[in-house]
Amino acid sequence: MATPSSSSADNIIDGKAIAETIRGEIKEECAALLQSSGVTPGLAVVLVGNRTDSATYVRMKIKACEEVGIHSFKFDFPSDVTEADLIAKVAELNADPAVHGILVQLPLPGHIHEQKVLDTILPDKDVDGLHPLNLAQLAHTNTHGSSRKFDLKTLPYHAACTPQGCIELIERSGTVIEGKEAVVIGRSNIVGIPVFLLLMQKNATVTVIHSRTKDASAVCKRADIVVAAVGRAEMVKPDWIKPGAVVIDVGINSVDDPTSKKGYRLVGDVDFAGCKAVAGKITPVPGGVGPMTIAMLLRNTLQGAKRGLSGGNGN
Ligand SMILES: Nc1nc(=O)c2c([nH]1)NC[C@@H]1CN(c3ccc(C(=O)N[C@@H](CCC(=O)O)C(=O)O)cc3)C=[N+]21
Repeated sequence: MATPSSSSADNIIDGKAIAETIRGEIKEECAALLQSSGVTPGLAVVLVGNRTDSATYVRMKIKACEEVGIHSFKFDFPSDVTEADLIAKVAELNADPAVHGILVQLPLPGHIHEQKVLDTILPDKDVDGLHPLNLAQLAHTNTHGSSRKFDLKTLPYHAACTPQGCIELIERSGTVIEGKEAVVIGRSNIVGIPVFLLLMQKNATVTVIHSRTKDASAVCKRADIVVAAVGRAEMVKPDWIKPGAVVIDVGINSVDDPTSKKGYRLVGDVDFAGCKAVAGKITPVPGGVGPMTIAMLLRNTLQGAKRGLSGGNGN
C-alpha cells in the first residue's frame, strides 16, 4: 500500500520527512556539543508494564536517540510496581548528572497517580514538558511588545513535544502563523492547552473548541489553521474546514479493519480523505505528527544538556 506521506506533489504535509530533517540538525548539534564540551546528552526512559504500544514507542525513542548521538538509559518496571518505587527511581535520575532528560512513558497502570509521578521529575529534566511548572512557563512567557522573538529552539524551559511538533509542521511546510485565525480542538494538558499557548505565542488568534462548545463545526470553519487533538476517530469532517486551511491531525485512534493484517488500522481525529479535498495542506496519520513528537523529544534533551552546561538557557 502506498503510504500517504510518500506522495509529495500534493497537499500532504510529510511529517516523516520533516522529522528526519530535524533529526539531522540535532545530530550535527550533538556532534558539535561533544566536540566543544565533551558532553553527550542523556535520556532516561522509564517503562512500566507490558503494553505493546508503549513498548513500541519506547523502542522508537531509544533508536532515535542512538541515531543522533544521545545516550539512552532504559528502566523497566513490572505493572505492579508501587508508586513509591517509581518515585524513588525518578529521584535517583534527578540526581544523576549523566541524565539530562527523564521520560516516564504514559499511560501508567491505574493504581499509580500519573501526575504525582510526573510532578517528581525536576522541571529542567522534564523533556516531555508535562510538569505543571513547564506548562506554566509557556503561559507566562511574554515576548510581545519586546524585540525578543518567541523561538522554540532556545526556550529556557521545556515545552511539550507533540505541541512543538505541530508548530514545526505548520511552519516548515510554509505557513506563517502570525495573524492567522487558529482553532484547537481539544483542551488536554498534554496537547490542546500547550498547542493553544504556542499558537498564541506565535501571534495567531486562537480559539479552543471542547465538548461544551456550541456549533463546533461553524467555529472550526473560521480557521486558517486547525489542530485536532480530541482522540475521536475521524470526528472532523470536510464541512468543518475552510477551503485552503492547514489541518494538523494529532489523533491516534485504532479502528477495526478486517482487511488489515493486524485487524485494525490507525486513523486520526480528522476524516483524512474528505478533508484533504478541502484543505490547503493536511497531515496524515501515521506519518504526520507522530514522528515529530520523537524529534522534539530529542531536541528537548539536547537543549537540556546545553542548558546544564551554561547554567542558563542553553545558548
Ligand atoms: N511520557 C510520554 N511521552 C510521550 O511522548 C508519549 C507517551 N508518554 N505516551 C504515548 C504517546 C504517543 N507517542 C507517540 C510517539 C511517536 C509516534 C510515531 O512516531 N508514530 C508513527 C507510527 C508508529 C506506528 O507505526 O505505530 C507515525 O505516526 O507515523 C506516535 C505516538 C508518544 N507519547
